[in-house]
Amino acid sequence: MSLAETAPVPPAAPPEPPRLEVQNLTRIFDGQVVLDDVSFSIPAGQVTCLLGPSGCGKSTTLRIVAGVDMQDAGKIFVDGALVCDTVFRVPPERRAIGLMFQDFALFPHLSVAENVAFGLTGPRAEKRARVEELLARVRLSRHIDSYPHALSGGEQQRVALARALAPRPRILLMDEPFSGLDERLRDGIRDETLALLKEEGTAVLLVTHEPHEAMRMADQILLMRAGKIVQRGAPYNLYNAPADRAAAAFFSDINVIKGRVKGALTPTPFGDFLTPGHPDGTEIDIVIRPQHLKIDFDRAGRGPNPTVQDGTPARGVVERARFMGRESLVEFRMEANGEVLRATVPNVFLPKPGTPMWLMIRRDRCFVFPSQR
Ligand SMILES: Nc1ncnc2c1ncn2[C@@H]1O[C@H](COP(=O)(O)OP(=O)(O)OP(=O)(O)O)[C@@H](O)[C@H]1O
Repeated sequence: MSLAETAPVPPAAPPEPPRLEVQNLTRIFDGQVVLDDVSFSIPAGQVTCLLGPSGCGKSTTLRIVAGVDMQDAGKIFVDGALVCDTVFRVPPERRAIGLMFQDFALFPHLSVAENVAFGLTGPRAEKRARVEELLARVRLSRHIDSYPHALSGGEQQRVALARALAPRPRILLMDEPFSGLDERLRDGIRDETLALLKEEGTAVLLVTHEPHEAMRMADQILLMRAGKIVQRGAPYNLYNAPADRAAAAFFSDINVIKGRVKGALTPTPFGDFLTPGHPDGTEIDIVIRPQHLKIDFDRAGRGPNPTVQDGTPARGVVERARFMGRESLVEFRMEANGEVLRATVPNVFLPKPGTPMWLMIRRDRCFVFPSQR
């Protein structure tokens, strides 16, 4: 008998519970349901963005997790341990949760070092070492004795981040943490912040209404609408497989080509689309982003040949063309139905209004949904 056959197999380590788990959270204000059965979890070291329009319930979710508001139903666990349901409640200061808000909320009468040390306990030397480590990490060592009013917005943001991370929270909650910053600084600060969050291994729940921010920061996006999570997943998946027309429109400009199902097909100016599973007469929205329209020239009334990838070309007339910096945006009025479609083209492409051109849509980049009114 070989050794391999007799050696005991070590028991598999039990799976680590998520850092944060939210189960079936519901919140009702004045008889109105503002959070409706919201569930999600965040593993250590991952950033989850709650993304959605104003009033959809993002901040309410954050406040309940922080412990400053209470749910009407649902449970919250940190590292597998219950921190609150509708009867039991660990107070906010004992949840090992850090907070960072839009206005940074630095204490104006405390120095940078005192701000960062604010939530720290333990021996003085240890506290000082942690403050120095974090300030070095956010490149603010030379401001250790400055006061917040002497710092720029970006520097204040970095102090706030250092302060929130100083006590090594299990979870960091961030509510629109970049919205107070100059637009030109934001991407750089987002990247620096993300690098530090990853180094610290904190689980992060970040609230934002900006899709660009969520795409840049998130491992997981929770797309919210009217108190519900309508879609969840990695940024790539949400962008490339939106759950519905509104989800597609949240991430970028879209074109909508309308049609009506007839025998499992939906005829459009760009040829027939396969739309099985919808009864005859169902109104269909074919959604396509402006960068996935192709443009070709008109040759005495003729356009390019149809292809499998791009379907049938349809003719339109240029209404307007604008240079946008990295790309040009061209608006066409389609001959077949008078609808306007927008196409983006890299670099400078500014055809004159009234020019007839042919459009094709990349079939593999179309999303087909039943019409939303
Ligand atoms: N304390 C409260 N009392 C009554 N209604 C509230 C309260 N807090 C929030 N609401 C309502 O709950 C809904 C969700 O609010 P919430 O602040 O969570 O939205 P949000 O998605 O964070 O929006 P924003 O991006 O504008 O901050 C809104 O309709 C809001 O008016």
